[in-house]
Amino acid sequence: MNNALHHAAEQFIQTCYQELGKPATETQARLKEVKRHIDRFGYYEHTDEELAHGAKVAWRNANRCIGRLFWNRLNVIDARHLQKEADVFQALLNHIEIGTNGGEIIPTITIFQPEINQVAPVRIWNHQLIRYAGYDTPSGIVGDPSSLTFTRACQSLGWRGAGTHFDPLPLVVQLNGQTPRWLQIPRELILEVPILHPLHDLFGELEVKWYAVPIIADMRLEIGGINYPAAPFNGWYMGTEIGARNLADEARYNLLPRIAANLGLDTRSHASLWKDRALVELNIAVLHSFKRHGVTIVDHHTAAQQFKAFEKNEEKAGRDLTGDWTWLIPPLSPATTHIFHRTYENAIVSPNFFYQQPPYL
Ligand code: HEM
Ligand SMILES: N/C(=N/c1cccc(CO[C@@H]2CCNC2)c1)c1cccs1
Repeated sequence: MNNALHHAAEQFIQTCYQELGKPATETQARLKEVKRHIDRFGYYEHTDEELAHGAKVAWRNANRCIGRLFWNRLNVIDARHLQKEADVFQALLNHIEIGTNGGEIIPTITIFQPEINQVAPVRIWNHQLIRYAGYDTPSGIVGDPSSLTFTRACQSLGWRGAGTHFDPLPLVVQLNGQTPRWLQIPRELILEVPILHPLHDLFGELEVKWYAVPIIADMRLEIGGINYPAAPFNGWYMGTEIGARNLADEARYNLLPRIAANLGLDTRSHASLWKDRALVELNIAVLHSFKRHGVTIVDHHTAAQQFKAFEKNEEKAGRDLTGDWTWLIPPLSPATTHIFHRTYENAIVSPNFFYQQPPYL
């Protein structure tokens, strides 16, 4: 165990200090200190600088992320010293406020204390800090079907939702494997965007909206062999995530048939491409609505161009680019982007973000 940690730590410190332009004497001194600490305690602590750079590099190494051009501008909040539930909740509310920034979204990560000897001191049960509940009712599913299991977990902890299609779920935090606690996010902290098409009525009497800021809360951040099981991070949305998946998938909000009907499309034959027409109009509505409400969003063409710039920067920096083509191509018109027409090596490089077992399953 310690040998693997020694090696991972050494790799990280070498790369980190070289990228930060530190003199070899400082790197050697730090390596010695880290080795000694691991030998004595079985782990080591990152400096503020190592933590911040490590988090940025984890983003840079996220193979499935099309938004990596801005990796070096990540806002890193160090919350490793927080021990009490109330402080952890406060830090999460603080993250929502800082990341939202009134709509001018600031990519931010809040890093809570690391796992020590396989014990996770802080676990966040949410997939995203802000997400809508899903309910199984006699007349079908209400809300987001993706949230069914987590919503049930929240209800078993005593939470009750209003029962609408768009009920923000509570924050659920678990300290040192104890009973998890939940907290409803104050409504004024949740920025939402009503989705409307600039020209057509797509939804009839159904009022459709989506939350402004995606904040992934259930991935593990690994830096130099140290694991951070609670490190929520946000960026801004790419429009297709909302328009081509969250509101479009049959297993999500499944709005394409309703849109096609409202547009008077012929849904009797696939060949009318009614699904494709409904999809394009829905994605136009998403981009238009976010822009109209001054909330940062990127269309998939611009995002692909930004990713191309990222590819060039990595080439210039002499780093091998890694990526997961299957996720990098957008779900709408993928072949209209350069990404579709080239390949990427899907090698896993550390620091990085990883899936972890949901604590409530
Ligand atoms: C700044 C704007 C950003 C945009 C537009 C963006 C866009 C995306 C998109 C579209 C995906 C695929 C998601 C899906 O298909 O469900 C993705 C994946 C991912 N992004 Fe980014 N991203 C951004 C910022 C960030 C930041 C700040 C981080 C972390 C610090 C990050 C880490 C990741 C990771 C780890 C994945 C893979 C998630 C998984 O495997 O489930 N991204 N990103
Ligand atoms: N735009 C984004 N999109 C995502 C980034 C990472 C993950 C996800 C959601 O992934 C889910 C799990 C598998 N597909 C949906 C969405 C960001 C979220 C946080 C920072 S940027």
